Amino acid sequence: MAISLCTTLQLQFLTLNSSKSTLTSILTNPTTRYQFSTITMNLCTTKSEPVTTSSAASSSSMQYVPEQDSNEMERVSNQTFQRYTSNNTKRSGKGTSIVWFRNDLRVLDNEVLYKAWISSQTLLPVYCIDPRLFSTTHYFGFPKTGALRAQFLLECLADLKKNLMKRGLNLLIQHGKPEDIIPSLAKAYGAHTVYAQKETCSEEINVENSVSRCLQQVVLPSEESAAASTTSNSHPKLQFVWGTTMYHRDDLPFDVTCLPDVYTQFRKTIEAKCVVRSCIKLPTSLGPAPPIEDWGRLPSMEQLGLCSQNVSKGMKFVGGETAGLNRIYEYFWKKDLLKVYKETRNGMLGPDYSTKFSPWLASGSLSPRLIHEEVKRYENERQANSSTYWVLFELIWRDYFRFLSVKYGNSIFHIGGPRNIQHNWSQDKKLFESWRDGCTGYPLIDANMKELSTTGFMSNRGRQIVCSFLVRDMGIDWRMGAEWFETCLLDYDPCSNYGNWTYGSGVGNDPREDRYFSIPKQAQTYDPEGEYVAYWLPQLRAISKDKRNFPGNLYIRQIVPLKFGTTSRHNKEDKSHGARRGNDRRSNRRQV
Ligand SMILES: Cc1cc2nc3c(=O)[nH]c(=O)nc-3n(C[C@H](O)[C@H](O)[C@H](O)COP(=O)(O)OP(=O)(O)OC[C@H]3O[C@@H](n4cnc5c(N)ncnc54)[C@H](O)[C@@H]3O)c2cc1C
Ligand SMILES: Nc1ncnc2c1ncn2[C@@H]1O[C@H](COP(=O)(O)OP(=O)(O)OP(=O)(O)O)[C@@H](O)[C@H]1O
Repeated sequence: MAISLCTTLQLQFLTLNSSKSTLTSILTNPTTRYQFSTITMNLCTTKSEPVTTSSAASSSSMQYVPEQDSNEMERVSNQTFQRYTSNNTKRSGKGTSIVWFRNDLRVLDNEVLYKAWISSQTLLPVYCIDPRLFSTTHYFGFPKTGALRAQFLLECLADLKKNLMKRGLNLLIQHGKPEDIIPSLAKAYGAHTVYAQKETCSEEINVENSVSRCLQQVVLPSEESAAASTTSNSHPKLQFVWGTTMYHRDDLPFDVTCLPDVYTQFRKTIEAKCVVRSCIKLPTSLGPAPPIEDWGRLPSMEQLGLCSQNVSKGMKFVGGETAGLNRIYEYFWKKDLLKVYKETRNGMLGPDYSTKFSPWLASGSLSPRLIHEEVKRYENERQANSSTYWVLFELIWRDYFRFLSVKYGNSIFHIGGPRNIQHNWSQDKKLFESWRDGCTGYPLIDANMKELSTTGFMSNRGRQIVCSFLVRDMGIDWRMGAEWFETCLLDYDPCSNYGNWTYGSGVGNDPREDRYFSIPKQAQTYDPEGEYVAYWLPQLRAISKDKRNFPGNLYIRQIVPLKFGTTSRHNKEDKSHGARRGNDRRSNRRQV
């Protein structure tokens, strides 16, 4: 028996007291003045009795990722810390430096932390809870950070604090804008340098510029200036460190502004000409920290203006470096799944068809170089095959989108994308909301969208399918989809998110990529027994397996017809356009 459960999500949305055409013009022209109002929307999810099938993925109602208990998590993380720690490093600096933590919420292989430690005698680690992270998205006014990602972030911060304390430091948690907080801390503690990870998108760069400007107002006493070994200026320095990618930006064989526009060209060039750097190894003890009485507290969800959201179904990702390291251990070593990654990676149900590293990578709780080193260790100790390579292949996609954001700047967020493609997009609110809420009448779309709002995660396969459906079958402005993903995804990263959306919408930098995902074909290939859709839409479980993705009148009405083909699984066109597993992203066929 299925019980309907309505979770309410408070969304900032545009005032809808205007006619549809006014709304459309407001939305297309961000410079038009508009008012925000808070409306409450119901996202209807369905809570089922525990599902009883033989499939491990669907046999319990909620699965932790990683699944280890806290004792085992501690053991595994201590072991990994030992492996990536070195006590040979000598500290040579003077005075105090600050680590301004951003999307690098980890201790291991953190070059920012390393540089700050080595250049000082005392180190102050700080994280600023920036209210702008909890405002609204740029064009459509959705919450900038949804409740699930906010919860994940708080878990990351609690874990970072714990891991820093184990090493003789702590994490100062401050509420406010970095440009207000960092300079006043630099002044109060006489810090000669502030170290931070370099970001590449304009929102983050604007913050960097503001912090830099405000640090210029701080005058250091002469002692600290000497520690900074500066002769001319007596202001604290702001030192950025590159740290988000597997391949270091400085090692690219071309200037990033000349990045190849075709992924394969990029990948082949860097594979031939670059080497992934080894992880930075820090010593076990990083103290002392300055004497601070009140290290601050993590805010509650309510203080962030959000309602807590429990994950009752699907995957519950545990935030923090400890959990991220445990996921590597679980996926590579304990379950030995790395050797089959390439065959399973297009799955949709359960934790084990893919690595699930992305939420930790996006928050910086895991370093891609550490994953690289663990892949190499696995290849040495167990086996090397196309699957072990394929995880690195995917991480190169991640690097690629990061470097593209440097090359193309704000155009990755603009409607025409990097190529400035003109297209007549619709912003039909009813269609968009049916997609967002998982009520389109297409089980594969609805199941994926429900997974996203319930857990903050969706498989790569699902993301490509729902993106194609929104932009190609519904004709909706791709930025609405991208901003909704920005709200919901635990692994939200501006470069990967907007990069993939521009790709999927045909406005990306690679003109060869313009693909239509046929829903019947995708359902037949990736959910042939309807297990995935029946998990998220339990009312379909009563239907025979072959009809779950094609339920006809037994399910809600389809909100739009498909652009190509019918919903019949026996459709000829679908049969002739089979998707290749594994490397189909490289193909430029129009239908998959
Ligand atoms: C429309 C759309 C939006 C997306 N938005 C994001 C996003 O905001 N953040 C994000 O991290 N990924 C995004 N992706 C990429 C991809 O879907 C996720 O990285 C992947 O599903 C995460 O699951 P995993 O860690 O199990 O991946 P795996 O299959 O195990 O891959 C390993 C790692 O490779 C990287 N990777 C894999 N595929 C891609 C890709 N297409 N682009 C960039 N990196 C990739 C990720 O870091 C991932 O953790 C998006 C894809 C699409 C189609
Ligand atoms: N980290 C980020 N996450 C989401 N969106 C971002 C991020 N950084 C930048 N953006 C987007 O970048 C865009 C900047 O838009 P804005 O109108 O301020 O500048 P612009 O006029 O596009 O700048 P320019 O004309 O110089 O390219 C917005 O769409 C904003 O949402």
